[in-house]
Amino acid sequence: MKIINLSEKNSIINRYLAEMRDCDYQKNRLLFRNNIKRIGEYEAFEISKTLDYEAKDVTTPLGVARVNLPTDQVVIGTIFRAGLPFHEGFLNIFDHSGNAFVSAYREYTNEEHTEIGVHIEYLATPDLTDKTLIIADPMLATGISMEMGMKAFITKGNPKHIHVACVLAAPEGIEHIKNTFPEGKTTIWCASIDEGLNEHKYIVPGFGDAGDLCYGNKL
Ligand SMILES: O=P(O)(O)OC[C@H]1O[C@H](OP(=O)(O)OP(=O)(O)O)[C@H](O)[C@@H]1O
Ligand SMILES: O=c1cc[nH]c(=O)[nH]1
Ligand SMILES: [Mg+2]
Repeated sequence: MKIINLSEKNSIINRYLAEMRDCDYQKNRLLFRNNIKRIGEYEAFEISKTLDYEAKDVTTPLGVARVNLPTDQVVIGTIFRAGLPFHEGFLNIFDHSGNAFVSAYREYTNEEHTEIGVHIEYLATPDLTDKTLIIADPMLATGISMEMGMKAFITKGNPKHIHVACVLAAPEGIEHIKNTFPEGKTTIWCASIDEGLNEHKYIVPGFGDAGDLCYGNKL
């Protein structure tokens, strides 16, 4: 399975990540969401280079221009809540794409808060048959939300290719995707692969809780 870690090469993404990780900077939710959105735009641009293209003629006021245009039918499938600003970034670039949404939230299943279960409650998607599906969620921690989101999406059609797009990935989450997603038609994109998970299944050094940092605490 192809894994693309965008911070392997220096780029302005390093600045966005540094701001998102910084405890003081994090106090401004608008800036946090905006950096998720910008990383979504950047990843979308990189993913666009992997699509199939076909030459088409476009009539300008002065003549005819031959341009290569993508032929893939892209659907951006986003996992609520933290996926929302990420979705906006992808949609800024793939403005002709379809849009799919699934909700997922993690809940501790023991008193020590060391085990999690993931709940899916909402699904809205177009037909995904033969589509290029980008599943956008900024955090790939255990990978369970991504797996359950994908399984909910593919009840509505079998995509041609699945791009797993996140901002931060833990090695455990990447391993989980390798074991649960279709080999040969899945690509993982992230802006950084962090050290691992702490005992509460949070990515370290990470950001903290991305959904809360975007939108505030939930009960
Ligand atoms: O890889 P996992 O261990 O499943 O963790 C990743 C999930 O955790 C976060 O969602 P969370 O459950 O905190 O919901 P939220 O977006 O509403 O905050 C994040 O947005 C992912 O969906
Ligand atoms: O570190 C983590 C792990 C899961 N979800 C988050 O929001 N942050
Ligand atoms: Mg959360």
